[in-house]
Parts: sequence; structure tokens; C-alpha cells
Amino acid sequence: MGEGTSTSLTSAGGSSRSASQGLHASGLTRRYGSRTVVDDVSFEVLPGQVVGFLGPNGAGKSTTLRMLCGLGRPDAGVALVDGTPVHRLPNAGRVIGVLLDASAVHRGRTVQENLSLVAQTIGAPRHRVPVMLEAVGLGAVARRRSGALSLGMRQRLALAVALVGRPRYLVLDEPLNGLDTEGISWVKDVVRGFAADGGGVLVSSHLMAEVSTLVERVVVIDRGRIVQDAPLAHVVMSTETALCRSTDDEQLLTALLAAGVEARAEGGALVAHASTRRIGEIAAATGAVLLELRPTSRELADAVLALTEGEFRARRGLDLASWGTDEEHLR
Ligand SMILES: Nc1ncnc2c1ncn2[C@@H]1O[C@H](COP(=O)(O)OP(=O)(O)OP(=O)(O)O)[C@@H](O)[C@H]1O
Repeated sequence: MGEGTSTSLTSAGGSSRSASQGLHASGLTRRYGSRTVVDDVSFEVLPGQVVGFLGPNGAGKSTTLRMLCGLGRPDAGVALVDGTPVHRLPNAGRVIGVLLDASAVHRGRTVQENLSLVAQTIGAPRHRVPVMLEAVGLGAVARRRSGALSLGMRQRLALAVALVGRPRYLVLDEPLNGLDTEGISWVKDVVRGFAADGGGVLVSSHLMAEVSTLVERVVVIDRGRIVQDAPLAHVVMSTETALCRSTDDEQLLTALLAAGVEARAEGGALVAHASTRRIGEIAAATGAVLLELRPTSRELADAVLALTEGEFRARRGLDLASWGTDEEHLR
């Protein structure tokens, strides 16, 4: 693949894959004083995957991402990149593209200077700089001081920084913040294209609706511990609400209500607030023949809230609204 060609936004991922390939967090642990803020965290991001890293404020996402990129040393555990401990990589910037803090640019330097500095530091070819600036839509402001950029433009510059070395992996902390609708859709396309070319992406975001249209797997962290690591489809599958149809829905509805299950007829089926197992048992006891029984899906935000609810309950004064809505985060 030629450098600086029309494939400039794509990853350097290859088609052959060995068992050790991928980004692996293995038992990562970080303590601040007596507090363990990341506790024995393990998960992986394989080439070609886009994985969402989700959790409430203060859950330990950024701390984990920093360790994964080699920017923070764990107190225990190790971060592996294609089988090599990240801190042993001679030039991690060419392997992992990192967007951790879009405002971490030299505000007095121009957009072009900032990107050139990074390219020089990680040994990326000089011609990648103008190519990347054009690719992220900053070609026209290349000579503008970075401090004068809008938040959305800073995000684009940060993405250019992450991509300039044609890495195999991307680690993106809140890459959608500050972007308008077009910008969000553009970043998502970049991420999808990167993964389609064999790169692996780990992305953290509070914009659940956006995440749910981007990732194929979800890792949820709460109070420093992984509470879920599963395909998106599995995570959004509700364990509390199911849809069912039987040869006699009226009889089944009566039986469900009699058993104390909240249920209603809807669109030629029954929607019942119980597990599929419970509904199956009630149907069997009634002698109803089930034609269909499946869990319904729910919003990703609701699923993650359900997984991390204890945290919110524990924090007085901070209710579920502390997640905010997508709109609030976009403001
Ligand atoms: N340098 C530090 N010194 C002490 N505590 C820290 C430090 N950095 C982070 N923490 C604490 O570690 C915990 C995890 O923080 P972290 O930034 O990783 O969470 P997060 O999930 O990224 O949160 P957010 O969604 O708000 O960005 C928090 O309680 C935070 O206060």
C-alpha cells in the first residue's frame, strides 16, 4: 500500500493474522494512593474490529486507555500490541494512533507545525502531513494557530495526529465530542474504513446512540472493573422484556397477568416484562403452544445504565442524568 495516496486514511493492517495479534489489556491495574481506579482489567481488540469502551464518568476509561497506549505505567498487568508489551515497542506511535485529549496541542503553533512535529517524532514521512491535513478537512487552515481552532477543528487535528503514522490500531477517547452532525458521520466513516482495512479500533464515548451504530463489540467498565465484554447485539438484548406469540395469545396473556407478569398485546404479539425463561415456563404450565419467544432489544444507553446502575445509586446527588444525552454532549 503506497504512503500518502488515496488510501491515506486507512490503517496499515494486513490480511494475515496470528493468534497474538490485537491490542490486549491483560490484568491492567492502576492505583492512586490507596484507591484502585483500574482493577485487573482484561480485554482485547482484534484487527478489523471496532470496540466501544463505555462506562460512567470516573469509571477508569481514560486511565485504562493511557496504559493501553503505553502513556501510563500499570501497577500490575501488561498491555500487549500484537504480542509485544507496549512499553517495549521502539516506536509505539507508528503502531497505535492515539486520540486522548484533543486540546493537547501546542496552541501557539500552527496546525501544520503541530502535525509536522508529531510526524517527525514518530518518523512518519513528511509528505503525510499535507495529505493528512487535506484528508481531515484542515487543508485551508494549515497555517492558522492551533489555539484559534474550534473544538470540532481540534478534534479533526487530533485525528490527523492519530493517523499520520499509518498505525495498525487506533485508541480514541471521546473522538466525537465537539463535532457537528457532519463531523460525527465523517469520523465514523473514517473509523469504519480503518477497520475495514484491517485496523483495530478502541473507542470510548458518552454518545451512546452514535456508538451503537459504530461498534461491533462493547466493553463496559464500572468502578475500575469490567462488567461486560460482549457483542453489541448481545448487550442491547433485554433480559427483562420479551416478545412472544402463541396459538392462543388471549389465553397466554391471561396466564401471564395471573402470574404477576406485566404484559400487553401489541402488533399481533405479546410484549411481556419477564425473562424468556419465565414466559416459557408460564406458557408450558398453561399448555399454550409458543410460536415465537425472543428477548427484545433496548437502547445501548439503557443497557449500559443497567450494568452500571449501582454506581449511580451510590453517588448521591448524581442521578442517571449524569450520563447526559447525546444532544448535551454535542453542545
Ligand atoms: N492523576 C490522578 N490522580 C488521582 N486520581 C486520579 C488521577 N487520574 C484519574 N484519577 C481518578 O481515577 C478515576 C478514574 O478516572 P478516569 O479519568 O480514568 O475515568 P473515566 O472513566 O475516563 O472518566 P470520564 O468519563 O469522566 O472521562 C477517577 O476517580 C479519577 O478521579
